[in-house]
Amino acid sequence: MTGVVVEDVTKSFGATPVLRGVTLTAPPGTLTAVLGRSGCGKTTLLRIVAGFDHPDAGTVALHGRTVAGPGRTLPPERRGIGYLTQEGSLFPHLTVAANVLFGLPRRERRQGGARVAALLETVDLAPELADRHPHELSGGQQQRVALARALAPEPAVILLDEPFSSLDAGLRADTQRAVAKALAAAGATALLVTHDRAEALALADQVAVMRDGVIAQVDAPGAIYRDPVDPGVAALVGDAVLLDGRREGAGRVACALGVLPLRSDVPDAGAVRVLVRPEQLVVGRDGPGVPARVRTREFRGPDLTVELALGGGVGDGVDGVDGAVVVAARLPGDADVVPGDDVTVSVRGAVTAYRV
Ligand SMILES: Nc1ncnc2c1ncn2[C@@H]1O[C@H](COP(=O)(O)OP(=O)(O)OP(=O)(O)O)[C@@H](O)[C@H]1O
Repeated sequence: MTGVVVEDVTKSFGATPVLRGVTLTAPPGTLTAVLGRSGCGKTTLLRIVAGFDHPDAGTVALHGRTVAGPGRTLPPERRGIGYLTQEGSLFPHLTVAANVLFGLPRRERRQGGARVAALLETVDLAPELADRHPHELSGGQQQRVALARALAPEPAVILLDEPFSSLDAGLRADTQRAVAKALAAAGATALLVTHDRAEALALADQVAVMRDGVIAQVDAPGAIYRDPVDPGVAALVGDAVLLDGRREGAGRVACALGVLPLRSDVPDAGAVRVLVRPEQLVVGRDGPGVPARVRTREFRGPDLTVELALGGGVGDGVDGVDGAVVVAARLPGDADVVPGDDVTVSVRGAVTAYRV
């Protein structure tokens, strides 16, 4: 098997287990985002793939070659990897060109001018930046230089540890696009560690959700958003409305939002947890669905988020919150609703239920 293959890797620091049996395959030439909350073990996994840390058990293979496993450890410099950190870690005293040149194998450095120019173009940096020093660049430009340097030796595998997290929102989107394009052009197998779900969903070919030192689910971005394996993964990959419910006949579930169709049926036994995405909620004045009262409104430009108190207490003169189930809905930015409005809420499309 080519690509990056991690099998049953465990790692503890002292008595604290950090990786509890991580298994993950990143197909060749694709970008896999490892998404998880802070402290779940993402960086540790990346460092083990790179060879900066060693697994207690399990194996790592890069393009068919075992680089870590029982009785076998290949040092980082012989693994054919590039590593890009949050800070990029450029040499401050070297120009952009010299920084990138440093990434080339020693024997190619003397004749490296054309290659440096090509690498800068790959990461979407203007040629005139070649003579600047890192402090004369924006954070996003610095990250692109660092990526150009990491790509210089043409690594088969590139490891990216939160490379965009220190960039402000405007720079981040541009830099993400440039990096994704450069990685695709390089054809490297990439592992991107991030806690930013929007970044993971936008950039990756597959998203691996990591939780408590294990991979909870690996899937294409659309699939993992639509069909998360459990409510925890659902909430990690997107905003989630999670409600208590029970099955109500074949393929249907009853909850505070009414009786709703299921994407796939659940066994007819006991309570379930119902997942609805905020964009599935349709808010009207006298439409179908259940009554609700608008509790809060948060304007975000193209859209806005409202908190709705469902059912109980609505219309009885109190503020509709006590004892009511509260859900968040996403509406178009020009939606004409304000706190205190009485509305109706229905659900567009089918929902997912999990047995509890
Ligand atoms: N060298 C080390 N010695 C002891 N504990 C460590 C070491 N490296 C990491 N840890 C611990 O292992 C856990 C996982 O750390 P890791 O950096 O892998 O998480 P992460 O998911 O990358 O988090 P973040 O997004 O905050 O970087 C943390 O509790 C951390 O404190």
